[in-house]
Amino acid sequence: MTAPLRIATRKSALALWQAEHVASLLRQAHPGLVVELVPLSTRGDEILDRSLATIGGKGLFLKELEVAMLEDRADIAVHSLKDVPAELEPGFALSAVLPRADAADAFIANDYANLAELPNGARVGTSSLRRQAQLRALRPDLQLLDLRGNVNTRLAKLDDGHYDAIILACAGVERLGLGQRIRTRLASPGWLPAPGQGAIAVESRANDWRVSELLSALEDEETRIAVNAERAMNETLGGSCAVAIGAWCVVAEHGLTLHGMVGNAATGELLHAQADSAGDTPVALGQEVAAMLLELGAEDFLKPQR
Ligand SMILES: NCc1[nH]cc(CCC(=O)O)c1CC(=O)O
Repeated sequence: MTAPLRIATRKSALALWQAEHVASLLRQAHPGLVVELVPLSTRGDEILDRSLATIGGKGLFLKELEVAMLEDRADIAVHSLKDVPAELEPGFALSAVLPRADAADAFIANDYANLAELPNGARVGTSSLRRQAQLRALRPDLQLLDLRGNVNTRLAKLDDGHYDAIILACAGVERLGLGQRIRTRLASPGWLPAPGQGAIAVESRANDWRVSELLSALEDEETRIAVNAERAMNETLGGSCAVAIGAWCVVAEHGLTLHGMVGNAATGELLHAQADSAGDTPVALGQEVAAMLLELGAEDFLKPQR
């Protein structure tokens, strides 16, 4: 009998859904394999009173899960790819990237159907600098307010009247069965998501061949290609949650198209660039679009914005 496969996961409803999803795909792909969840608290979940951007959000949600893998209390960890820093800790690998869900952001409100309907000076909740910059660009009059916590907490704060509208990722809202709350999709290329948004990644110990082999059944090549381009752009720009960066890669038969954006959350200035792969690798395409953005003056927006 083979050993059970243990999945380290955060305890939020979305994290648990994603871990269960991976567990069920693994059971389907490998009949007889026993798969268990190991729910853990991470620093990122405990620090809810300060903005992630100010406490150095990088990898905050990963550390405890990685320690569990190092101490052999778990074999894999399931993450939202957009929360995974450009560079993993040594000894770990992203052994599978699953087929991407809707990568768009969602406009969510109880009384307004879309951004244009919001009255002058309306209160919109989002702590993401990327979302703030794009909101300011479209609607300089809006009052942008911090909003942290997991998806259910954020929706509850909207319903309690703290905000007129909030912005969330469609993927997270839909996974929790709350898709009916989405009033408008904020769709690319006019509005760009975070690099990797909507994709689930599975991390494991880089030298654990048994586990890598089991995970290979979950891999989606097209999603991996797209997120490699988006993440290469982000990495080249030194992106983190302290700057406003959006990326969206379209994979078509003739090649890839990568859309990139760097913005200023305070002023709503946005720089956009896009390029086709024309045979380049996804990483080279990401670097090319990053270089185009730097050429347009992105440097000024890449100092931490708070
Ligand atoms: N930053 C938290 C986070 N990480 C991943 C998702 C949504 C799921 C996804 O993008 O795959 C969310 C919530 C949100 O941004 O609304």
